[in-house]
Amino acid sequence: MSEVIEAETDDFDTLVGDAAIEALAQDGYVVVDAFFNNGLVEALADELAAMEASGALTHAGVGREAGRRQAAEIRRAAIRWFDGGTGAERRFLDMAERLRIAINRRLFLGLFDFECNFIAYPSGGFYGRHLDSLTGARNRVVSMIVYLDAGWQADYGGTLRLWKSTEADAATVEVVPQAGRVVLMMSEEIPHEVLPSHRPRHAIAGWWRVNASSGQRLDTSR
Ligand SMILES: O=C(O)CCC(=O)C(=O)O
Ligand SMILES: [Fe+2]
Repeated sequence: MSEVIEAETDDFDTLVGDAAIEALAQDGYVVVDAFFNNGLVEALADELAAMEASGALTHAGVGREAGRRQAAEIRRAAIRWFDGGTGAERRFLDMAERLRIAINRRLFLGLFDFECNFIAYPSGGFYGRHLDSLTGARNRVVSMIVYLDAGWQADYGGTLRLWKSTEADAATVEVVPQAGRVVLMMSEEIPHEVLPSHRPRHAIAGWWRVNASSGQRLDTSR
């Protein structure tokens, strides 16, 4: 993987933030290291570890509402939605809000809100190829994944593989899920999968959405 952008600050008004958003617009995805400072990444990792220990995670389903199922053949992971109940979560949500404004300012996407969850994959966990934007609603527009495992090695598995487009012959990119690494991608354009992980693997995945509510249909979160 060659095109990792290095950042040293969590200030999105820097050139790094601009370069990342530019690359997102150009390529449909971008990988950025150290977008968030280490202290925040560690605090979020500790919170997720505590949730796992106390049984606060639930089995992840796939899809939403009527179509929702716990498809063990597609995804093996447990999640918890953010509720903004801790300082670290609020700080992360605050950063996501600043990023939303920065993306809208440059790309005019009309991103409206943000939802995100902690994800814990067990050893043997995976997530098959998918697009994040859910069928039937143009709601998720930009996806963000943040990795939480310090010292992750490529041979632990759990690689994120993404396809550069939805074309059948699209090239792939493989991302090692190292702590602090951030992937931004266009939710409707970049199929991706998590290859089987040989160790417990931890991440946050979030989505900026447009408000797809219209007429009688209320667009509720998840
Ligand atoms: O854990 C990852 O690397 C990807 C997670 C993902 O694709 C998702 O939650 O939609
Ligand atoms: Fe995804």
